[in-house]
Order: sequence, then structure tokens, then C-alpha cells
Amino acid sequence: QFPRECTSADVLRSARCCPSPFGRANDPCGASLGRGQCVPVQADTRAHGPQYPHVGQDDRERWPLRFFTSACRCTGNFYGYNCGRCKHGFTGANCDTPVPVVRRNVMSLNPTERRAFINALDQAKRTIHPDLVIATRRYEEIFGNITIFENITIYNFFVWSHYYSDMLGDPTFALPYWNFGIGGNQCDICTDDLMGARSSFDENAISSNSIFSQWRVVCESVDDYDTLGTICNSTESSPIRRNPAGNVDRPMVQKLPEPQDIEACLQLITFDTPPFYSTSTDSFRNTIEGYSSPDGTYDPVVRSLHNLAHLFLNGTGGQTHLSPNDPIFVLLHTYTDAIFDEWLRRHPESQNYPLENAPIGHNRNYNMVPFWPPITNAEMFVPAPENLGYSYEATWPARPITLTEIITIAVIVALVIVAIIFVATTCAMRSRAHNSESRQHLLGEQYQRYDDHDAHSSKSQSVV
Ligand SMILES: O=C(O)c1cc2cc(O)c(O)cc2[nH]1
Repeated sequence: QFPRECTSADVLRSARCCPSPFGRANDPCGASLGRGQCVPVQADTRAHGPQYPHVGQDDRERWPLRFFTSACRCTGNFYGYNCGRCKHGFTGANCDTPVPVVRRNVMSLNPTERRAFINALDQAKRTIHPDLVIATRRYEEIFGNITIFENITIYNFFVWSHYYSDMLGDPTFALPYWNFGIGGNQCDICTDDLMGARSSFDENAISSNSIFSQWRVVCESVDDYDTLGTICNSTESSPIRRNPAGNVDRPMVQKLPEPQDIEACLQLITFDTPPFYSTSTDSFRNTIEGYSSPDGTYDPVVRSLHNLAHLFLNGTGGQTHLSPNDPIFVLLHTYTDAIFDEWLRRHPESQNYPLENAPIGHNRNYNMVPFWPPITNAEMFVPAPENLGYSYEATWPARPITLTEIITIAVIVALVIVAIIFVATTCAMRSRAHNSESRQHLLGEQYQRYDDHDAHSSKSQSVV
């Protein structure tokens, strides 16, 4: 996707996408207000790995260099293609006021909140994106031709969620999540007050009582890319298909991930391992993605966690080129993101994931996200975010205590006991010596017994 302001012939020719946030002349990226600077884009220039067979053919390579060589780098918490917005989680004129945001389990929304959420999704499906457009042709055809950029609705747009809270007019709103780690073959959010129940007439369709039965999908014609050279455009075609747990040919995807699968993947220590691909083993990234068993072991036949949740939906939501059309996609990924967030909290030592070691696709230029997820399977992972003050409505299952922690606790307890014994012994010896010195005195009138204290309440009496 591209900022609409950067798709004129002049701007494309200049290869410089640095608009002013407030329409001021000669003020790229709001530089006069200290919001940002127009800088050369730095993309990873290393060769692709052997697992990538499309070298030179895809406009997303070294994104966005094929289109723009300069773009805005925003200062502090300013954000967006023109630095006109605040980073998510901040508000105010200087974008320095944190907004407390709570991630909520979608099942815990009350009826009013459910209606508001579903209506907002539907509004997003119908509203043209205010800032961004999509390219429907490849670069060679785009250059100098402004007609092949198209408007698209906010929902139909990959980063629509960024704009979502402003739609609601509530900066504290966080997208709720679907806890898909509940096992079993029931889609608990597939009810008409949430994501739509199953139609009574067609097991692959959504009930007509749900607004989502009226939604039509985009990007269905995946073959056109090969035959016509066109990229997905904004044309809507057929209804959403969904038949949770109904894939009779693939029993493995008839059940949702188990709670212990989530816990197992949270225990993996390393963010990613070579070859940084869907074949990686002991990789948190590949495990949460679902190409490994939940314990991290790569197995080509396994589908778990995020992938399993997709495949469980068995329809639009289970096909990579179509899945975002089913609004469950949003809730599935907010949960995947929450697991990632929890992993970051549990493994602070693993957070310095060096970008120089990152595979292609993990890039810093998230002011301009590729118009489709990167080709690697790193669908949603960006460098570790700053702590934006997110919290959870629900707590995660308690983490089992490790052997190292048990040993550490035992050593500390032993040391404390030794210290107590030492102090007690020392006190007893001193007290014995002291008692023999003052025995006469203790037996005299001035000795205050505790019951005396209550009776007389006289602090002036000497207490020995
Ligand atoms: O087959 C898979 O593992 C699979 C399907 C699917 C669909 C989708 O939209 C994804 O994002 C991932 C995914 N994996």
C-alpha cells in the first residue's frame, strides 16, 4: 500500500515519499515541528537465501526501494508515513501521553460492547481508507501511470487496525483477541453476536443473522497474478466461506490447539533459528507460526498454534491469499500477537534480536508496510516493540517453576535459616550474660510485665 499523496506521477518520479503532515509547503515529515526527517531508506541488501525462488521478480523485495528511495523517519513517538500521527499507545500534541490499553478476550465483551465491535468492523469494511491506496499492477507498469492505484476500504486493507481505534473515538480501545488455545472442535466465537454462526442451510456459509454473511471477499483471483500480471484489486466477489472443524480429509485440523500448546511454545528461549524459515526448529517464531510442534520440533506434517487456528476455520480463513477476508483473522492475530507479547515479557534476555542477523522481511521500514505480508513466513513479527503500556484482561496460565529456580530458592531459604540461627544464638548468649548482671533488678518493682502494661499503660516505667 502507498500513501495516496505519494502516488502522483511527480512524486513517483522523484522516488521521495515525504509528505507534510499538515499540508505545509516545504515541510517534509513535519520537520519544522521536530516530528521527523526525510531520509534515505535503508533496506537489507544481503542476498536472499536459497529458499527464496523469486529473486528479482517481486516488488516487495527490499521494500520500498523499488518505488521510493527516501521516506519519513519519525522522531520519538510520532508515527505514520508523514509523522502526522502518534505511535499506537500514545496521544497528545507531542504524542507523549501514554494511553493505558487492555487486551480483552472477545468472549468477555458484554452485549453492548459486542455490538460496538461488530459494527466497527462492518464500518471498516465499508469506509474508503482516508490516507492509503493500493497498487494493482507491478512496478514496470506503474511508473508514470497514476491510474493503476486504487482506493480500498479500511478493512480490506492490511493495516486497517492501526486506524481502528480512531474510528471508535476511543484511544484506549484495544482490539480484543480470540483465545484459540481451547482445544476441542467448537468455534466458541462463531455466534451471531460475534463472528457469525454457521448457516442452517449451508454448512460452509455464515448465518444470515450475522452482518458478516453480507461481506464479500477481495483478492479471490489469485491466478490472475500469473495469467494477467495483475495484483489483487479492490473488487469484491463471493461470500466468506467457513466450516470450522469440518475438514474431513484432514483430521489433524479438526481440533483447536490445546492450552498446554501455548504454554509449551512460550517456554522456547530462542526467537528464531537458521534457516529462519518454515523449517526452523527450536524457534519461537516458527512454533507460534505453527510449522513446528508446540515444543519447537520441526515436523513437516505438523500444523499447530497460529496455522492450526487458520486451518481449523476451513474456508476463506484457511487460505493464505484470502484469510484476512474472514474477520476472525483479526482476532486470531491479536491473540498470536498477545502470545508474542507474553513471550517478550518472559524472555527479556532474548529481546535483543539483532537486525543484522534478521532474515529479509524483518525490516525497519514499518512506516510503509508492504501491500501484502512479506513473502517469508514472518507474517507479523517486527522488532521487539517498546513497552506501550498494554495489559491483559486475563492472566496467562502460571508458568511451571524450573529446576534452576527451585535450586535458587532452596539456597536462599537455607541461607536465611542459617542467618536466623546465628542471630538467635548470639542474642541468647548476650541475654544470658545480661540476665546474670541484672537479675536483682529484674525481680524488683520496676520490672514491667505485659499485663501491667495494659493495666497502667505507663510508658514512663522502665522496661528492661
Ligand atoms: O497450511 C497452513 O499451514 C496454513 C494455512 C494458512 C492460512 C493463512 O492465512 C495463514 O496466515 C497461514 C496459514 N498456514
